[in-house]
Amino acid sequence: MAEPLISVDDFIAQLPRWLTEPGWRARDGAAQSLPLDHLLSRHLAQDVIAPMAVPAFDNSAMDGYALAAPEGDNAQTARYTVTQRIAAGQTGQPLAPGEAARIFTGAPVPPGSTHIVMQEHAQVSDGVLVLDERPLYPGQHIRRRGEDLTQGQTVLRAQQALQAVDLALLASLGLSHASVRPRLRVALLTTGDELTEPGQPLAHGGVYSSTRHALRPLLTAWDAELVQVVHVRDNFDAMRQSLLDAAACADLVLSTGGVSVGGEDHVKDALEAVGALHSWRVAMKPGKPLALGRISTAQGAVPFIGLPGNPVSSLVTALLFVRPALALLGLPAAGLDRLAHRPGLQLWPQAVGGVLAQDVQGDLKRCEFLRLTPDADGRLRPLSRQGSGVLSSVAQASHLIRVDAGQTLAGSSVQPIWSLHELMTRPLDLSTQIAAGDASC
Ligand SMILES: Nc1nc2c(c(=O)[nH]1)N[C@H]1C(S)=C(S)[C@@H](COP(=O)(O)OP(=O)(O)OC[C@H]3O[C@@H](n4cnc5c(N)ncnc54)[C@H](O)[C@@H]3O)O[C@H]1N2
Ligand code: MOO
Repeated sequence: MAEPLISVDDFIAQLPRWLTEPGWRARDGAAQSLPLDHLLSRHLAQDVIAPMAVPAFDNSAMDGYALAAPEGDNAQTARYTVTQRIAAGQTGQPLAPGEAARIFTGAPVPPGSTHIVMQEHAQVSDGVLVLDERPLYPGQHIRRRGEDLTQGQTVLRAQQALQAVDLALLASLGLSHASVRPRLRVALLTTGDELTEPGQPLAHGGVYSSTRHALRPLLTAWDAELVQVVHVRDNFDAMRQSLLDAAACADLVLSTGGVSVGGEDHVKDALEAVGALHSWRVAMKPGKPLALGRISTAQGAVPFIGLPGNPVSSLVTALLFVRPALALLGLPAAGLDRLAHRPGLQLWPQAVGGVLAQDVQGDLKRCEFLRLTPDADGRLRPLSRQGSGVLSSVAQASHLIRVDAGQTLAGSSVQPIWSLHELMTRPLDLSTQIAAGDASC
């Protein structure tokens, strides 16, 4: 008789405690200061506070003329004499009422300026500005000091993973470096005597080893480093020794395959021999034989996640569970301890709303995670082949949807969906939840 299945919600709710059970070995390593070009996907070790205002000075949003409208006069009909020319990077002289400056986009607005007029809406005749009849509004086309960022504001939060635009934001503040936490070290064990490396001839019954080539870039995108990849023979002793070796050099050990019930599936037994197995049957499709446990070492316990062998199952379970596991394990130990016991901690990905093109029916027994693709009108439909060996269904999909056991989601309804691009390119961001609960994490 098979052991009972645990629900996906129970599995993810238990994840923080399983990963950090008493005696676990927290990752070590100090925060490091890295230059901008090495910061993508890295997690900030501390808040970034703006050292200056951006923009640093009032400046012109247009090529044109800065006016100093005389008080009480109609700004549009007043007479202006052009007295100076200010290019970006230059500093002009104060304008007296009735004066104007030729000015270019980004140039500092001279003191006394009340309006900027686009050059398309003005002409200069004998040094005097002739404006067209367009009404003027005070402060038009003037970009104010600090309208983007004010000095002293928190711009980026500790434990936030840096995206491309964040690097530009840091640069806009004149910051060439930021302090980030160390990368988590991950070891990956692949199993399956049938697996063959790409580039090698394929014997009958052989299968090309594919999953790890997706896992490496995924781990990098999630701010982890794959420090060891080992292919392990389908043999209990080999698996047992490989688990110990992996735990010696990694903060998290992953494996693919060998977690089901077949006679050649040794991962669970080997794990129990060197540590503990907390769970290995989850009521989800794909991904039912998903194992979670620990490997005991003299320095403490190292968390272990055994991904099912079918490539779609490996990748979907990695997106849903390895991603949050890395987000948690990367936190400083004290903060993680507090977060792990916080009720309501949200580890599912952030959903957006998507309109379904048709009714979507789930599996009767397991919670299903279906791959969706958009129709020409932007409505989403499940790809027709959802088998856990159909890797192309992940490559072709834009979104993932959760359908609970026995549930039918109506066509045309708006449903929460997850962007595969987001899942694959960004770490799970816990910074907001950390900031909401405890600023010192
Ligand atoms: N009697 C039962 N059989 C199976 C059950 C079950 O409940 N009872 N569960 C099925 C489900 S669901 C899954 S998922 C698979 C997962 O089993 P394993 O994790 O033990 O995976 P393997 O048997 O080692 O491999 C499955 C499949 O995937 C291929 N594979 C494995 N690794 C890779 C890789 N790195 N790259 C590409 N392909 C890989 C492997 O060749 C197999 O074809 O078990 C079902 N069976
Ligand atoms: O869980 Mo398996 O991943 O359904 O094929």
